[in-house]
Amino acid sequence: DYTDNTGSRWTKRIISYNIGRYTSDISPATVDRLIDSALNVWGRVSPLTFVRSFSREADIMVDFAAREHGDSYPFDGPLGTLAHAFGPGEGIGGDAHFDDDELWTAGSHGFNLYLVAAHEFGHSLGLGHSTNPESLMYPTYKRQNQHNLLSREDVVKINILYGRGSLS
Ligand SMILES: CC(C)C[C@H](CC(=O)NO)C(=O)N[C@H]1Cc2cn(c3ccccc23)CCCCCCNC1=O
Ligand SMILES: [Zn+2]
Repeated sequence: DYTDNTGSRWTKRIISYNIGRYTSDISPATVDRLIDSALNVWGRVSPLTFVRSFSREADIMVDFAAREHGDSYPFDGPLGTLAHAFGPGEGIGGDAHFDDDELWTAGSHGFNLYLVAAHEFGHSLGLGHSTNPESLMYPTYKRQNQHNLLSREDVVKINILYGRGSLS
């Protein structure tokens, strides 16, 4: 789920991100790598570039948290909702939260952080959910190959918001 700041988009091409609280399931270095890779799923098909910032004022704040965690959308414990993100905007806009009551993984045991983060960052950039099960923005988790996550629909939608990238 996500708050649908309908029609919102970033009005800049360089988007900053920061990682606040980590999960204990995966090493911080691996979390950093997976988050960077998940952002670049979108960076490759748009003019956007993502830069790591160590400020709390970064556009996209990434946090792992459980249950009540300071926004109006408390997580629900193991399973259920895995993560949520907010559409572009100041403050909590763009932020992505991952439920730390889930088992997060870089592989296939548990929920794959790269796949979930790529979905959440779609919201952080202004995309809503898709009814097409092939789309990365489909609202239920599906283990899929880590190459070529984006459906044609996902690429069209991000290009409507930001124009095309070197690979789209
Ligand atoms: C797309 C994903 C990365 C993020 C979405 C949330 C989202 O859209 N974030 O932006 C998510 O977590 N979807 C649930 C949807 C869901 C599936 N079930 C549920 C049972 C209860 C509550 C929710 C669910 C059935 C049981 C499986 C539960 C574990 C997997 N959960 C899901 O797939
Ligand atoms: Zn979603």
